Amino acid sequence: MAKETKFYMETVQAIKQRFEIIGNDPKLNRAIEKAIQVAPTDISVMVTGESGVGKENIPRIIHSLSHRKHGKYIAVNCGAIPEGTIDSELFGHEKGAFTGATSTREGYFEVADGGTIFLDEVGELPLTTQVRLLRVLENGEFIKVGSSQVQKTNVRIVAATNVNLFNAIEKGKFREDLYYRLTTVEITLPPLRERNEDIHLLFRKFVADFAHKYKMPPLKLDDDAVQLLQKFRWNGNIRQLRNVAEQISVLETNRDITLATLQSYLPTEGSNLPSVINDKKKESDFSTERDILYKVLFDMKSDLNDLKKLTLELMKNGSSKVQDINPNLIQKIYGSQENDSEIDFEEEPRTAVMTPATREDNYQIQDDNYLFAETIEEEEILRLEQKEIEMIKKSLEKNKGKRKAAADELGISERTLYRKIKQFDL
Ligand SMILES: Nc1ncnc2c1ncn2[C@@H]1O[C@H](COP(=O)(O)OP(=O)(O)OP(=O)(O)O)[C@@H](O)[C@H]1O
Repeated sequence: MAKETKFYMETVQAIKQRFEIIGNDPKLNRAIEKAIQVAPTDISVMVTGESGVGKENIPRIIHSLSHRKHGKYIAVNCGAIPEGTIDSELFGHEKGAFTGATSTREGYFEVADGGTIFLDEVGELPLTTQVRLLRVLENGEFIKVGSSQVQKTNVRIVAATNVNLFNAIEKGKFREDLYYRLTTVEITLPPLRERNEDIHLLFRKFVADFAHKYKMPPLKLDDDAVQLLQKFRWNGNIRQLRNVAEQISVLETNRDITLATLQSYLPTEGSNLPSVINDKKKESDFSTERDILYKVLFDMKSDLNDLKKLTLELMKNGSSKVQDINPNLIQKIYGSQENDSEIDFEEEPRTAVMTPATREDNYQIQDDNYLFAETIEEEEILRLEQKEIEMIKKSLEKNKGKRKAAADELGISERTLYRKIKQFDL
């Protein structure tokens, strides 16, 4: 082995230990090696790879091996920040820039001066934000929202995406000049199914961690189960593998795991299993009555959230303003009310109000009623949440992990779906 290569390999192993990165796959090692090589420079890096492959490790490595290591490292999930606030989050705002801007606020680019910002899911940035970002990349300049004063910052940007940004460029959703600015070097992480040797290694590490965490003896897979583990497609990559490891660790009392047991924890439909092709349910996964019911519940929950948002704004801004700034939301919730084009927000809500009984009255009974009502509500919420998780998983599987298609099918925005994936760790 050439001296230089040996040096890099030793460093790669040390970095893996330091960042608790499991695996020995050559493509993984090459990705880490590239991160080590670019770290001392200020070269812009784009990390690519499917969701859940561990892209976040790369910017952490780059930052900690760079001259910026004593500066701030900020990881920003561009897909998880609402469009309306992203400019202010990234670049800050002046007092009074918009309703609710009660004081001047520093954005991440100001806070991270001298450090590194990791822009995860960079393809989700709105076009207006992309223009601001391009300016920072070109000359380190930015302007706070609501200000006219140009400020300077010295931040290294590492970006990541799990979608093909060329498609977004073609559709006019991502600026080509920004893409090239962000991608001097591309570091690609392989999907788990291409890291055959690493799958069992990772699984063993996760079950050992969970055994420790839940104070249980570790699980052991028999040979057939190991084979299935390695053949499975793992569309959700390491995140999915870890979830499965956790579920089995918690739920299986018999710690010797057979093929059948493992299989019962893996989705059987869709694209995860290469050998099982299910033709029967191709048309629609939401065709059974039960699924339609869940879909209705899911829609109801989404409407409820919209209503909550409207009510909050109503309290803050008064009725006329709410109607002006939320025409789409109002249309979505109330539909086209032809005879009733103006919705009277001042009207008393027609909801039943539970009046608390006086203490002299049947205090105990009333109190129990409240408790009962609260318990039911909590259970309902949990059950609904479980259904929501099921539906999201199902839709993602059906659409081969494509969030846009899954969001369309579920009738929610891609941004909401993204947040739910993070919230439920799917
Ligand atoms: N090599 C590894 N060894 C151990 N754990 C890992 C490894 N790579 C990733 N993980 C774990 O897998 C999970 C998913 O990783 P991460 O969030 O970095 O994925 P990602 O590629 O950024 O996904 P997304 O595109 O959805 O943001 C994390 O909990 C991370 O700690």
